[in-house]
Amino acid sequence: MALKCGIVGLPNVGKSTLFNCLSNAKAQSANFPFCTIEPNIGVITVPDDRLTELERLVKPQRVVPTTVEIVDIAGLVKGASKGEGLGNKFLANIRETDAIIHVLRCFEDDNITHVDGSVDPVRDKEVIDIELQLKDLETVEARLPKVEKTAVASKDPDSKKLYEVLLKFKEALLAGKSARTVELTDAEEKVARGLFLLTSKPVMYVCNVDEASILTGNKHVEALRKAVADENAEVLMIAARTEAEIAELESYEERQMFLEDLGLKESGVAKLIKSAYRLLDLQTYFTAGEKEVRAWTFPKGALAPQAAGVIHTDFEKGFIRAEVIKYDDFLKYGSEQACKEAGKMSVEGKEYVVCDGDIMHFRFNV
Ligand SMILES: Nc1ncnc2c1ncn2[C@@H]1O[C@H](COP(=O)(O)OP(=O)(O)OP(=O)(O)O)[C@@H](O)[C@H]1O
Ligand SMILES: [Mg+2]
Repeated sequence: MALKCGIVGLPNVGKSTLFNCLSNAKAQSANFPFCTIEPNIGVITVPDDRLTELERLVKPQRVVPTTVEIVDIAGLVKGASKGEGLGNKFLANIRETDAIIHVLRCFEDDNITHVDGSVDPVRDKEVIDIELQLKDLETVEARLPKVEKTAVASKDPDSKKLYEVLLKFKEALLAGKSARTVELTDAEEKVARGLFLLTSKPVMYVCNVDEASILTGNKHVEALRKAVADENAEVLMIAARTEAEIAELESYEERQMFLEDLGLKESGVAKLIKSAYRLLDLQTYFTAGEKEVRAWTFPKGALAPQAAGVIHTDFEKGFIRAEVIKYDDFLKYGSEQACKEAGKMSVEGKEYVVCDGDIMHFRFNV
């Protein structure tokens, strides 16, 4: 289950710089618009303090964190939906992602070109939103006539549902709203997913600020927060250039010291990855053996067999039962054996809803 987050925004706002903070792969970043053309792809590990604790207790041969894929996409400009800039290709890159990290320039720097001549993240956000909405409108309008026909002619309930969903999206998009603002029932949600609309992907906003604003924020961040207040989306603040410098440092201690000097406990990047995880409704369970302590990503609410399937499809198909220890119990008693003796290991069946932090052991046959 490789999850993909796409970094999206206007040209020259710091997308590649952010990407470089996130991944160790170096993307070309420079002070000119359209520096990035081919998307840069990086696999980043999800920081999780619980893994460190489990490692301390179990002393395994290796530790494997879970990962998220990050794609640094080229800058979008006005007219992208009509092929302006490098339009359609970028939009195709966005379509392949599971979530969008929308980077907004919130730093003043006369030496860094802004494609629209001034720093204004609220305007910039609208430019991007409109392009994505126009593209979605095109998708919706292309589908409507055919779906309408089958919905009327065959009385097929599925195409009728799809038809209704398309109409709802069309109305919202024409009103300048993103598809994600449309309220859908679970059944409608299901058919909507098949449309792969750009503006239905979950989004978070990253305000790229200068080093001086890293703790306090600035007027640009405030303006943006106000503008997106009703979206219920996360707004993060990151000084991308500074963090990119931190990411260059070799040792963990050095990086930690640099952060502390700035007054930060945690890097913006670590915060960002955690938010991305939340945004995608993902949780983590662990397997903890002497060979390997490992974190696994599963969709929130998954039943035990589905969660087992993340490791291997055979685990799901041949699922018999799961032995579960709660993370806090593991920490308290110190080992699987001790948990067992204390009666803290439960045996669960196919209906068990896996919880974040569970330490799992699956029994299955093939
Ligand atoms: N917080 C910041 N403060 C000051 N300068 C910054 C900041 N973040 C990035 N920059 C600078 O802005 C310039 C553009 O950054 P970057 O190449 O990351 O933009 P981009 O969004 O990837 O652009 P493109 O769309 O052209 O690929 C670089 O010179 C970078 O060093
Ligand atoms: Mg770039």
